Amino acid sequence: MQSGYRRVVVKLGTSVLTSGSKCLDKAHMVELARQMAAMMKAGVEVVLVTSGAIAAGREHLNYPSLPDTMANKQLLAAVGQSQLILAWSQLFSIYGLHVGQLLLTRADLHDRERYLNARDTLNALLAQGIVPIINENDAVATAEIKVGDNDNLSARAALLCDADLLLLLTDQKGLFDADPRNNPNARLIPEVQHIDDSLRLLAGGSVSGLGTGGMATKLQAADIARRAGVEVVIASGHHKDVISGAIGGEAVGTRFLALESPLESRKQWILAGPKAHGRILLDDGAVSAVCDKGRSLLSKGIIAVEGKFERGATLELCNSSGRVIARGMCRYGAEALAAIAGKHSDEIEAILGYDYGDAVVHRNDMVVLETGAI
Ligand SMILES: Nc1ncnc2c1ncn2[C@@H]1O[C@H](COP(=O)(O)OP(=O)(O)O)[C@@H](O)[C@H]1O
Ligand SMILES: N[C@@H](CCC(=O)OP(=O)(O)O)C(=O)O
Repeated sequence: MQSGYRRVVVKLGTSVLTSGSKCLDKAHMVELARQMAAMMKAGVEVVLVTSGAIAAGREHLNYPSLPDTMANKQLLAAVGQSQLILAWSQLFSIYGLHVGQLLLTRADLHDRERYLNARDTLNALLAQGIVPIINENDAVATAEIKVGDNDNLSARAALLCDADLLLLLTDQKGLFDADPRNNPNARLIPEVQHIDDSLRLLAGGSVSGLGTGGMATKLQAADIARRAGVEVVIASGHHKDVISGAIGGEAVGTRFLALESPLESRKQWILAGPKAHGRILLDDGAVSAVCDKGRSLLSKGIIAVEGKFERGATLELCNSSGRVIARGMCRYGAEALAAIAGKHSDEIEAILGYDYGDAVVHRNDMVVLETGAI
């Protein structure tokens, strides 16, 4: 196998694990475990992000008719996760491999110390040749602390463990120019160099009722990963030898090229770790200063402040039409920011009675997502 990849995150969607049915397809899971074990034998480190807990819970409890509440989903995940990890543990043991389970929520990624802790655990498992298996901790994660879908979770896992390839396996051959389920003429897009709004429009949600997020969340995941220098491939989990093919650089599915100058580690965390607690709308001058001139954000360029947040919170910075153009940590809380919005930096102290500096969001605390974003 020809591969420049050292460390790969493989994400398996519910659609792959169930092969479109209502139960785990163990015969296919063993084939996927075989492929991952072969890669590990060839010297590539593999981290598995697996969905399927809720599906496995339903199967194990013999498809109970439960009201569709959050508590019942958590019940299914609690039952199903143990079945899922048991299945993976048995399947990898066929190839002489141990597995280690990490159940994460956004809170684990939000807090920088917990983030680094999770990273240490991942590295320790990989150093011992143990397969780290990650899923969201659905049994305890409420909407507030959830990443929400395993595509986004796998991108964060790829950043966490400094992977060089993220392989998103699903029930389609890759990203098409329309959802192939509704459009028989849809064509596969073999390579993506830039992710922009026109591409986002092509990527729809999940219509099968099995997966969460569809192609839309896969595109979000691809965007996060490639900004951190991670290549991404979206491909079919049922394509023959798909894992070795993608790792070997073969043209399977849709390949997203990584950005040439990836973000440094702290900025990767700003991008993917904390949940945004608010939004600020910027005027055109501020958008151009932030996006094109590499400047910090000053209070003068703020048109509006949305949300309740404390000083130090991560915010979405939007242009005047509401499109997110950057993410950054704000040096002022929501109330203070609303009071100084549109005002000159010299006036901050007189208005607030204190001054944390001219830069409301400092350049070093900001990740710019677009250039020419007015
Ligand atoms: N442009 C597109 N190209 C391919 N698939 C798409 C597109 N837009 C929406 N989809 C849908 O995304 C689905 C895959 O996502 P999802 O159901 O969440 O699966 P998984 O469980 O693998 O995450 C496909 O079955 C397809 O219907
Ligand atoms: N954490 C959930 C899966 C969430 C999810 O994103 O599912 P999918 O879109 O099938 O990858 C579970 O284990 O059932």
